[in-house]
Amino acid sequence: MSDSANPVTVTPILDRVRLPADMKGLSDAELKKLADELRTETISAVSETGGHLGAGLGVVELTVALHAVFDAPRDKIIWDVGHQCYPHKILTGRRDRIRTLRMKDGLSGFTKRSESPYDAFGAGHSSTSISAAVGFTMGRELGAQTGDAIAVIGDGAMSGGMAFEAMNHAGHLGKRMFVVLNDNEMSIAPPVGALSSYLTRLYAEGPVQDLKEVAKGAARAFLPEAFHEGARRAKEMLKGMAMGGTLFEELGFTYVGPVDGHDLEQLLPLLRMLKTRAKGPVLIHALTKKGKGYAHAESRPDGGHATAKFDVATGTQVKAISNAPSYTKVFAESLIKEAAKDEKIVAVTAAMPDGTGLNMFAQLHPRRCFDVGIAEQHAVTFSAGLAASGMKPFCAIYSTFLQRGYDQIVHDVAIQRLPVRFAIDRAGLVGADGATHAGSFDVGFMSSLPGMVVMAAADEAELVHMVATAAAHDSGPIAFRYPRGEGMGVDMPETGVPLEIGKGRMIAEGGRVAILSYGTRLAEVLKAREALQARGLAPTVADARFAKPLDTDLIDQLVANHEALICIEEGAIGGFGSHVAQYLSDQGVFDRGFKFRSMVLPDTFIDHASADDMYRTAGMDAPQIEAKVLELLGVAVAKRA
Ligand SMILES: Cc1ncc(C[n+]2csc(CCOP(=O)(O)OP(=O)(O)O)c2C)c(N)n1
Ligand SMILES: CC(=O)[C@@H](O)[C@H](O)COP(=O)(O)O
Ligand SMILES: [Mg+2]
Repeated sequence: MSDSANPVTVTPILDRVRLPADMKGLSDAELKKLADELRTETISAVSETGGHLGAGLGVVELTVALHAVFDAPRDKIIWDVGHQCYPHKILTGRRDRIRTLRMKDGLSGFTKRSESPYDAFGAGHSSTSISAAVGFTMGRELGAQTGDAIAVIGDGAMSGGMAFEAMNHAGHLGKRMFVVLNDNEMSIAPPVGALSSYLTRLYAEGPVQDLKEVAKGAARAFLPEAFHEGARRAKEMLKGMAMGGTLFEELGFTYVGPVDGHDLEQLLPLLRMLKTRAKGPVLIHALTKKGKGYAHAESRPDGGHATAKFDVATGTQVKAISNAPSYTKVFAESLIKEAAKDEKIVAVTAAMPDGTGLNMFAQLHPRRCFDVGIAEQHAVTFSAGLAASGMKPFCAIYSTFLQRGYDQIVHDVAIQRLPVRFAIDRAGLVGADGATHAGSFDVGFMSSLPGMVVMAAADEAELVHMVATAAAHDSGPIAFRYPRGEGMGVDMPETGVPLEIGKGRMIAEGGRVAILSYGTRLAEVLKAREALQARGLAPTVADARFAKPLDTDLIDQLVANHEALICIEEGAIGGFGSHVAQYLSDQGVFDRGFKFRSMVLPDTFIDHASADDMYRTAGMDAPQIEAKVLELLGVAVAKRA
């Protein structure tokens, strides 16, 4: 018995749970307490690391329920996008490292197979979880020693076409698997609308069949007027289901819900029952709230989707101050100026209005801005259709997410030579989001396409001119890339002036070596030049501006006047430097022993860290650029510490 002199200390349940197996003996009441402790720990951890907060808070109860009822890692719990996986990581042996989230050598901010056997499938890009779950399911059917596959997918991710491809296939196969639709009425963009929850209480106690019958015969459920087309389509489909609907059932799923995704008294019996009784594919529609349980997240329009480090008590974020505008802001403001001059300019985003800056454009031109949902393939071909109709579409998609729409770029844009303008944000290494979000390949995959004009801004002033160049370019597709984060603080032009297509620019004359930079590595190149200048070895520096068409006059000039040429770009092999090498080899330049180096990202996926750290790892910071020049000059280079 406790007394005031000897208060009984109650050990938090979370301290007794290192792995899901430790949850099996807990009572439902203890599981509820565990969920509360897990939420507190998630908030505390993210306050120290920054990262994705709202999504994880929205699935605390779901995470506890899934790990209490199913048997990971034999059962495969697959988190779509993976940004909501922090509670999952805490419960699967990584609580001790959760405060290294998204830091160099720390935990990934997404699920990652190499990090834990409990991370059944890697993520970062949206809408992949159901496909992976079907894969695991059929592996099991063919003898793999795995149990159930449970895909946890958000309502935003459900607007991705892959999700429907996967459900179509799953229903056809008819094998037992689970999809938990985590419906918090949010993508990243705030939606408009309200969701009835009266169905939730009605269904909670009934067995699945009754749930289904009630779903069939029950009255209607409001579903949110989603902010974007894709989610609206997914919501319409759900509405059909709640009305005793057809689409999920036509796809071969048993639809269960909506259930309260925060109520363990509903979730636990429901999941236990489904685990016991489900025969084929089952979709559980769970209603949750993004940012649940933390007022400073819940109250934000985006539900606290992403955050810097913050003070838990006040929710105040600790943000780095920069006097230079972000590239995203410069793009958006430049596009707004161009759109004011030309009403044919329209803008397209795939569920990233804030991330691309098109939220600013939409405020001024709501009818000329389209958010298609997490549907990059559709975004590209939709843009192609707009271009074919005579509009001037700016399709603004992060480099990494544009990978999702590559066949559409080739087949629907390039072959038809339609004047779609691709604004490729987050080009190059992006830092804490790591390898899944790196914009490493767009130079390669865009510049290999006939007729595609491919540009990279060296700084924010150049970006202004490239937006103007793209606006003026109507004879075919054109792309321009720029990195995540703030600009260099250079003087900004009043207005953008279209660049001459295929023309680069000299930056500084120098000695025996020339460096032809493409994109924002130019800043590091100039730092290296400064260090070399002190030794009387300053190289010539030029900014290529275009990877396609190449400025062959500039390249010829650099080759003629130097004994060596270095190309550098924030991208993988196969991009700008490869095109220059191809040109030089075709011209026979190498036949006479001319020295050439192309500095590109190494042939590996670089783990998350700060972008600067990642470029250091990639061998592309100023000291390593300096070393490359010295190597070509035959000057002994002191090994880096
Ligand atoms: C292919 C792709 N496009 C865009 C994104 C950017 N993105 C990350 S999370 C997110 C919204 C996801 O919404 P939802 O699935 O509902 O999850 P929630 O954050 O609401 O839990 C988006 C658009 C992505 N990760 N992958
Ligand atoms: C989870 C996800 O894919 C997005 O939230 C992404 O992390 C956004 O990246 P930025 O922070 O560069 O906008
Ligand atoms: Mg959502």
